[in-house]
Amino acid sequence: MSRLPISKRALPSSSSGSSSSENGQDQGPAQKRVRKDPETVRPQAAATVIGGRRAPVAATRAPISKPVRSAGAATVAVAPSRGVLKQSIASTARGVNVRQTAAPPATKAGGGVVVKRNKWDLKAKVSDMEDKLRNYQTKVKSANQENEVLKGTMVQSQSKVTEMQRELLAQRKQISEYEEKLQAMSGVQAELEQVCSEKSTLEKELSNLEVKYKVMETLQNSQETELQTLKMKLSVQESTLARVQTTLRDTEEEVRTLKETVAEQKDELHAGEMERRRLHNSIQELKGNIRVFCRVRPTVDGGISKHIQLPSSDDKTITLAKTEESHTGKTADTQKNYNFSFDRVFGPQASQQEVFEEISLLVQSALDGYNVCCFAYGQTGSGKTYTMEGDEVDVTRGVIPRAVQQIFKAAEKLGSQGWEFNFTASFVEIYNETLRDLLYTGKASKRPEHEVRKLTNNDVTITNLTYEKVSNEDHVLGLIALANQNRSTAQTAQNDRSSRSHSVFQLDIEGVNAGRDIKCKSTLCLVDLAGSERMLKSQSQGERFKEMTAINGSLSNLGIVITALANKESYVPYRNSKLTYLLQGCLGGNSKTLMFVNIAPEQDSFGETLNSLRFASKVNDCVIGTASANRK
Ligand SMILES: Nc1ncnc2c1ncn2[C@@H]1O[C@H](COP(=O)(O)OP(=O)(O)OP(=O)(O)O)[C@@H](O)[C@H]1O
Repeated sequence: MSRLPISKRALPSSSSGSSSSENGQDQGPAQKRVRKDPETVRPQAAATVIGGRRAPVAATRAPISKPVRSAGAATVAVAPSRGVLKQSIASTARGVNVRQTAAPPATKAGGGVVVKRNKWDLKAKVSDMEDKLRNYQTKVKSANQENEVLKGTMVQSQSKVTEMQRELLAQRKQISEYEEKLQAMSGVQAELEQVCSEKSTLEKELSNLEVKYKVMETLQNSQETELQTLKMKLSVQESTLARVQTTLRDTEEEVRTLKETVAEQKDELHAGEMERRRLHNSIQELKGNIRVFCRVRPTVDGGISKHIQLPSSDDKTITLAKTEESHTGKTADTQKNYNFSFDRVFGPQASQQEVFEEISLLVQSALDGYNVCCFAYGQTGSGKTYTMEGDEVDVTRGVIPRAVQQIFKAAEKLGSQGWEFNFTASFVEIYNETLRDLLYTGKASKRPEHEVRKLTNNDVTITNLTYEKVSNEDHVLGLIALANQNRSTAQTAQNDRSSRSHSVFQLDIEGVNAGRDIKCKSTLCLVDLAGSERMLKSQSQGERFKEMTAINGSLSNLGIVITALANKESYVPYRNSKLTYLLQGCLGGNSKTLMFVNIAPEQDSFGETLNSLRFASKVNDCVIGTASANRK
């Protein structure tokens, strides 16, 4: 609402009649005409004093312009409000006849008609003023109403604004929530992408798995079929198993019975073994604990010996025949026979196997716990070494390798009866009453010296000698080969040394039957004696004489010892020679002795053959006391 300036110029009064009467002299003709229709023109705007204060006048949209001076009469036009103006115009049209001849009322810019009042027409002016006032009041009222309406509108607007602010806040809040959600959604989107990629991977995997699954399904089907087959088989097997279990129970029962039987049989077997040993020993005793076998070597040319006669009906006697020429020539040649009988006589055709069969019984005695001594006596070249060792070929193998073979085989058999054996081998040479280790493998310069020592249990041992534990036949054969090598080395340095030395192979046997708490201990002694030939003292000198004396001494002492044993003399001169001292354990009461007397069939060996047979016969006549097994 604009404030309109109030013009200080006097406004035409609405009561023009009274005014003109008071101010007639100033009133012009035109003004008089105007007075007749004071209602026609009413000022549109007037200064209004409200509450002693000049209130703004509602002068509608246009301010009250300066009074427009018309050509004929002064007209004050106040711009009325539209409604007022209309009313004014209407009222004018109804009852007031405004003279058109009068100067036309000044037109305000707003189109209102300004009526110029005469100065004297105060009444009209008052009336105008009152009109104005009413107008203003109406306007004020309407403005107030409008104001009230506007206030109401403003309150509504303010509440709307508040509402909208609230809404705005709520929306901002919502926006912030949406933003947060959006932010969260962006994270979710990344996750979603990852999930999508994982999904695609998983889909691929799934596809692979599906393929695999199909394969597995096929496999499963085939396996199910197989399973069915197997189940059927299983059921068949189960029934078979049930049958077998029944059979097993029966068999177990049978086994238990058999075990009892086996145990009984083992006892019986053991008893039988003990009985066998006893009987075996009885037989050996009946045969004599010292036995002499005579063996005749074949002639070198394969011919027949003229002076050695072996009766075909008998394998225990031998006759040595000597034809003595007549010294005078007048009498016929006389033949002298020397008859000898031994436990067994082997002719030149006897094989190594045949010879060993007789000895094998004694070898068995060695395993049974008896000391066994087997030696070969005879002149050089009579076949002692051949008999004891033989050749390497199987058929010609001698007593030692065969005895070793038999012992290991028998030990293995006895193992099934609970026996466990330990074997120790040694090989010693006696030359010129000196002991030499044939199993020595060290330097020749460092060869130790040896002495025969008697142990507390009457056993004999040799100091510094190699006692080798052996577990099989081959091991022993290897040692025999080593001994031969050692002997041949010595022989190269000294011709025919082997003929002039005794070689003694000893196998110590220790058996244990833990189950029956039995132990046995024995020694198998196999001796290849030096050549027994005697040389005339005149023919032997120096070293040869020394050798001869040593050989003769030891062989003579062997005879003496055997005789002393046979005669049960209180003193047996074992210590007179290294040989008898060494063989002490194997000779005498607790041993079985076998002597081979080897003879050469040649004519020129007749004397030595006779001597050998006489020596052997002397031994054969001895009865060595009853042997007892070394059992604990
Ligand atoms: N029974 C036999 N059958 C075949 N050949 C034999 C027999 N006895 C001995 N010989 C042979 O006679 C030879 C002499 O035998 P051997 O060497 O065994 O005699 P030795 O008495 O041991 O002699 P030395 O005392 O010199 O050792 C050897 O060639 C041997 O092969």
